Amino acid sequence: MTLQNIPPLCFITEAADSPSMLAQCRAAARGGAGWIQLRHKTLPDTEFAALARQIMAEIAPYDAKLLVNDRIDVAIEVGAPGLHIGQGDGDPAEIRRRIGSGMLLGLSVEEAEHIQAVPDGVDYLGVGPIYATGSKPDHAAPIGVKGFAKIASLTPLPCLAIGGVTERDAAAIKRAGGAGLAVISAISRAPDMEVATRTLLNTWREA
Ligand SMILES: Cc1ncc(COP(=O)(O)OP(=O)(O)O)c(N)n1
Ligand SMILES: Cc1nc(C(=O)O)sc1CCOP(=O)(O)O
Ligand SMILES: [Mg+2]
Repeated sequence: MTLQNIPPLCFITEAADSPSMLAQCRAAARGGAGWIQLRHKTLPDTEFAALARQIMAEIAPYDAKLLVNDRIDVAIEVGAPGLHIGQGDGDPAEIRRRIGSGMLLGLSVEEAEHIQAVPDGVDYLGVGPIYATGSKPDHAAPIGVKGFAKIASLTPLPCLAIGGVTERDAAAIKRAGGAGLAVISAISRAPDMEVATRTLLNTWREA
């Protein structure tokens, strides 16, 4: 995976039973999301790892890749293509050493000051929240599209916009130098998750 071909849409699971996380991932992959991030804060590691393996098998035919959220050891154990960590999830340089060179590593950036501390070995940034969102109750202060543009201008790394983002934001985020969008509810809460994914992707491509 090179920086040039990081897909523009990352779907992140909503920790819900209905639709199940597996069904969410299947629909997002069918709709064309290139990255599917498995995020669940309380599932025991063994269950999380089993689900991660199941999702990897389900989404492989659609050419989608799994990112593991937070759990470094599980990402290594299941051989995930990628791992996403935040500001509070450990030292990214140390984590890069642990996961080796083959796994894509994403890091959250919430403010411009964080950019100075992004070490070599980070492949992309998740930048936000753009807006306040109920999907992450402990989110940082919203930065808006303007804050996103400022951060994107400070780094050569691809920046995915996250936090309350919908298809309405695609054009503005692209103009602001964004490489793509990362969403939960715009897909997980849609009446048809596959159609919502396809619409988001097409809107991004046409923006
Ligand atoms: C693509 C992407 N960007 C940002 C985040 C947020 O990560 P983090 O700050 O570690 O918060 P949690 O998701 O762990 O609650 C993300 N997951 N994905
Ligand atoms: C997981 C996550 N991280 C954020 C950040 O700002 O770092 S916002 C967020 C939740 C994104 O969900 P939705 O698309 O439903 O707003
Ligand atoms: Mg995290």
